[in-house]
Amino acid sequence: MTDLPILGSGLDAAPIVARMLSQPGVQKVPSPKLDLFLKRGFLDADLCAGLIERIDAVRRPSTIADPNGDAAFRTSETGDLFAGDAIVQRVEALLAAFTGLDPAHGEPLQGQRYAVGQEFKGHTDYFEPKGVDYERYCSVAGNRTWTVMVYLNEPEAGGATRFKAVDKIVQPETGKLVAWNNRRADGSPNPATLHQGMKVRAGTKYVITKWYRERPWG
Ligand SMILES: O=C(O)CCC(=O)C(=O)O
Ligand SMILES: [Fe+2]
Repeated sequence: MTDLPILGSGLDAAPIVARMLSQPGVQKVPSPKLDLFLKRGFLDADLCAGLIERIDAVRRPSTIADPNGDAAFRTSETGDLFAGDAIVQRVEALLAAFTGLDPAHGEPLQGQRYAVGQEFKGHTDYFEPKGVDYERYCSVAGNRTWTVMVYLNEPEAGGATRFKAVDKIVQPETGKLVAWNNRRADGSPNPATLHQGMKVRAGTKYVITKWYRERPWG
């Protein structure tokens, strides 16, 4: 699978969608409003455990763009993963092969960790073009296009990802991938991508997140 060619930046969604649908076990969530894909067992348990270890080594409080006055909006921790790490490179190669998305357009891979009671309330991953932080976050690479996320473990309770606009709740499962296009067919940001990381009720939740941009990252 790792020999598959890169297909582009994702601005043209069609080849990316076709690549994902060509992979075994991929499920498209049926909705006219949103291109949302699931693949169970995308990463094996060893890779997931290695990533968790690396996230724990560097985690810090998560941040948000366009703060909205709610200090409890995103209460998780974030770990920036070192691009030179062999495990991180392996995961990057698997993501590129699976999606066809050009790694040059990807932000560095991040991990997120949620302890009991932590959450990320309803949001979209794209930056509001009229928001105060747009220039700061998007002047070089442009807005976010695709999001790819992988659950690294299964908390004992809670921690699902909810897509309210399409009435879909994705349960965390070790190695399960979730991917979606943050844009509509006309290229505008898609509000139907609204999603939340629901509160963890028991145990700890870990995910990795990979965001892609309109232009190369750097
Ligand atoms: O943890 C989740 O389920 C969602 C995470 C998320 O939406 C994000 O990091 O942007
Ligand atoms: Fe998100």
